[in-house]
Amino acid sequence: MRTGIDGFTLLPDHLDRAAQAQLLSLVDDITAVAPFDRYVMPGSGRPFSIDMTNAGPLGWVADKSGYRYSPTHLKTGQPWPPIPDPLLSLWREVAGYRADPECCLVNLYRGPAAKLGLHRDEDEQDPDAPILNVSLGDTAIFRLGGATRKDPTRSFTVSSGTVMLFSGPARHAYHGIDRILPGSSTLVPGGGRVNLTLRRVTPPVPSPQGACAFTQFQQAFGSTA
Ligand SMILES: O=C(O)CCC(=O)C(=O)O
Ligand SMILES: [Fe+2]
Repeated sequence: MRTGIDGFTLLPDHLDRAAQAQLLSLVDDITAVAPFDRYVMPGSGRPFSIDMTNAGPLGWVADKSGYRYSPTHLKTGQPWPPIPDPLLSLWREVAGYRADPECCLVNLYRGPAAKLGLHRDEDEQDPDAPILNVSLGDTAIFRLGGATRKDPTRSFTVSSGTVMLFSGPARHAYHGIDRILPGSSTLVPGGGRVNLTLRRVTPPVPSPQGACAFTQFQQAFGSTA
């Protein structure tokens, strides 16, 4: 699909119904350990209109003091559960990046007021890693813009099983969810949309090849610097 921004890949129906149901049941496993939370926005303290939780070594959190990554759930204080294997496999298949994601943010959109305002994902220290986005359940109206808030945006629907990859310039583009279309899918019991967003947070350590080259350099030149 043409969106006016490079690095964006839209894969509608990438996951069949069985794969969608499997991911949803893995989300249940995640929320059994790390229950959904309703974060508030830094500064204003206004609550988001969606519920969030995480899997992985680092989870994205928000409270009055700011947006950040945390190794533990804000309410339980416990580490997040690991990112399920099928999601790591999907990342390895689609993302084409040299390191695995460290965060799987789980967003639950339920009801007519659920939305996510136009924003950029900018709390990650690794600006090069792509972002992988999975849609489950009700169809959403996704809005994608450009590098600045003033750039033109366009909206399109993302239905259950859609996978999106944001790399290159699209990785840093403004985006958001205008609304969901309640009742458009039967996947999520009680209705709603579950979004999984896979992100690398920290820059990966040098590849074994790079480390090896450095070791060879040290051996050749006797440097310990
Ligand atoms: O729900 C979506 O598809 C987008 C989620 C998102 O942009 C985010 O969590 O940063
Ligand atoms: Fe985002």
